[in-house]
Formats: sequence, structure tokens, C-alpha cells
Amino acid sequence: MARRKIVAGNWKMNMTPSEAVELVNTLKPLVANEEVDVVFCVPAIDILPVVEACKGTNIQVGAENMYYEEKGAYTGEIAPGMLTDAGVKYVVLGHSERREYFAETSETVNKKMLKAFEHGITPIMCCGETLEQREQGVTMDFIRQQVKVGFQGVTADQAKTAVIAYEPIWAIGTGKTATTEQAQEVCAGIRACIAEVYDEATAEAIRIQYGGSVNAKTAPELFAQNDIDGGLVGGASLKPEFGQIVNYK
Ligand SMILES: O=C(CO)COP(=O)(O)O
Repeated sequence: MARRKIVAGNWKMNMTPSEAVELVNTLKPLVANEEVDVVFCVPAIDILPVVEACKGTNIQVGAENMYYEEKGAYTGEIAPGMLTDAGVKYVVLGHSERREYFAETSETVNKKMLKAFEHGITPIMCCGETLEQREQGVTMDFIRQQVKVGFQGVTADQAKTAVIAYEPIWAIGTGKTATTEQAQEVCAGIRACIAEVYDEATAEAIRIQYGGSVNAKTAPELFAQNDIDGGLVGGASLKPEFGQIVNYK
């Protein structure tokens, strides 16, 4: 069975709550495509107003991060139960910006993955190499490691529902999209890694997105690749252009 495409916006640290509602109202009619899963991953403070503004639409709301404990003395963190109670269905985990600026490791990402599944939140687990790693020819080794550690202890049934976002770090926010061939090659490699860790059925079911300077021009060709099941979109998710990306066909 063909995998359903999933196009998610990652707003990053943009949009105040009132701006967020305005943006949702602008994008709502533009992303009304029932054939694609549409997700807005938004800053924590925007979650409640965005969930409210998305009621009755095809848009699902995601968080950009989450902590792996249930509750307690973790000042500044957000618990999985808080997200589900607010109406969150997805969570971005292990984005390269969190790995780089907030010391996230594949081990902490793994703890968050397990917690997300426990709470019925679908993780969008990010992975991707630096330019240096690509030039050294270690891209796939590095990504396989990120995936293997990230999925430790995750069951095959859980993994089937997960989303992996392949985001080459050198393509994020740089306007430098990976070529379709580069993106397809790594996404296929990630699927092969899932088949090795689990089985063919899990590899066939799991959805793998490409992220990194996706725009209305590059989306159609990228999303048409065998192993690319949609995109994780940064900058362009804050603009009406996101509607064209969702309606890439
Ligand atoms: O990091 C990204 C999405 O998570 C990609 O961001 P850009 O689309 O702005 O390059």
C-alpha cells in the first residue's frame, strides 16, 4: 500500500501567539488537501491558540520539542501529558538545531522517542549530516547511527507509525536544497536501515520526509521520489507558499 504523504511545517522560534493565529487563518484554506497529512509544528506557547484555530480543519498540530519525564522539577520543560492534553498529535525530536545549540544527543532523543510513543504522540525524528561529514563520505554511517540509537527499544508496531525527517544540516535555512538524487539516496538508505533493524514491513510503513530549504519549486520532484514521503519545511512554512508545497501535485 502506498504511504500517505506528510507535509509538516516547523515554525522554529517564530510567531507570537497572535501572529500564529493570523498565520493559521491565512494558511487554512491553502492547505486544505485531504490526500496529504498536514502538520503545523509550533512553539510551545502557540500550541493552544493554534489547536483552537485549526479546529474543523485538516491541520494537525505538533510541538517542536518535549521532555522525557512525566512531571516534576524540570524548570522550563514541557511534559508529554501536557502536549496531549493540549491537543498535540506530533512532536519534532532531535532537530539539528536542538542537537547543536541545546546539547541534545541521540541518547536523549531516544528517551523522548520512547516517551512520545507511550503517550500516543507521533515523533518526527530528525537526522542529517554536516557538510564536513558529507565531504568525508561518512553521511550514511552517521545517519544510520542516529537512527539506530534513536529507535532503541522502539517496537516494530511503534516504528511503523513514526516519521523520520532527513535534514542535511548544510541544506537547512541556506537556500541550498539537496539534489533530488542526494535526498532520495539517503532516504532509501534510512529505509534500508529500518529494514535491517526491524523488517521489510516496518520499512515499507515508516514515513521518511526530506527537509532543508524545501520550497514550492523543489517540492514536486522531491516528493515524487520512491522513498520520500513528504517534507519538513522551515522558512517556507511561514508563508502562503506552504499551500503550494502541500499541493505539490
Ligand atoms: O530545519 C528545517 C525544518 O525542520 C528546514 O528549514 P528550512 O526549510 O528553513 O531550510
